[in-house]
Amino acid sequence: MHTKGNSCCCSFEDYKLTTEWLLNQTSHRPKIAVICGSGLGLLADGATNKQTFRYQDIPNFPVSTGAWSGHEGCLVFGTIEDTSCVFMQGHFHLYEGYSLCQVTFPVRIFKLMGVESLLVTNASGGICPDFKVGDIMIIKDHINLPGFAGQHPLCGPNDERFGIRFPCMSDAYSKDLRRLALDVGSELGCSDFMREGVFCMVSGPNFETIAEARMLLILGCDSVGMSTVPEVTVAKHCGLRVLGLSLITNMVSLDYSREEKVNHEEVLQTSKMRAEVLQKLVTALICRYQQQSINTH
Ligand SMILES: O=P(O)(O)O[C@H]1O[C@H](CO)[C@@H](O)[C@H]1O
Ligand SMILES: Nc1nc2[nH]cnc2c(=O)[nH]1
Repeated sequence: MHTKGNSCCCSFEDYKLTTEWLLNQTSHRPKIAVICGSGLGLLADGATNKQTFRYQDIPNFPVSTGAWSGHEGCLVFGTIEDTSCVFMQGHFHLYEGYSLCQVTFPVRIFKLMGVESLLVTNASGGICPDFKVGDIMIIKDHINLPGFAGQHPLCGPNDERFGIRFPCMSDAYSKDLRRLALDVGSELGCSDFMREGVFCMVSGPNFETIAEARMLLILGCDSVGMSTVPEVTVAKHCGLRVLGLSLITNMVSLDYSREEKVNHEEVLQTSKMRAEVLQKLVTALICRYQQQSINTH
């Protein structure tokens, strides 16, 4: 796998080879894929009958740059109730030096393996002044800032076997899955800290300047992070249903007089604090998804 300019140079055969390798190695046939955001690797803990593959052992899979901690850098297959799932413990970011083709590579593998829905989680900075650290924001929509500058995972020749040249993104996040997340959140007593909002992706790796944060607020962003949008774009392109949950790990400074400085340790600390709740939410969502067997996008 190699990359030319900002376009994908991964052939259909590359995707097929990885898919076939995985299908030969596991009897799991996942219907739901979960991307675990920073510090959220334990979302897979609710699954049973697990089978784990290290990214470096999977042909063509991007290999960790070492930016992750703990046991991340693994693809975990497992079952929640009767639903077969696959979890990505650790995901890839532009700021690590991966191309967008590499960042989104796993999503197309999931599609070819038969996955129907993608549940993506991340850590983000809160911009909406009503938000609090620890809130879980159901992503209603996104702003693809790197995409505006031509850093877009669908740039380059379009492979019609995955999707059309000009995909619609106005309904990238499934209304049904968003409603289900709200319902399940409320049943679990999470309503007080569950929100809905617009997520904005920036490339990172620096956190925002105050002027940038103020610009994002004016643009209508409720939270900002450095991942998710490429994966969701590629998922929508190939017809996967998407649910996005963004954990507000810190509040972004909008005020020059604010003394606190955001740092990655704070992000990981909040993820750790909320990981168990998120894991229960994700597990319950997957159980309910199966029961309701949602058929609409
Ligand atoms: O990996 P996710 O969950 O997106 O985490 C977010 O938090 C990290 C920065 O602290 C960045 O990786 C950013 O994208
Ligand atoms: N860009 C950005 N990404 C984050 N990920 C977690 N918190 C933040 C933040 O404040 N800004």
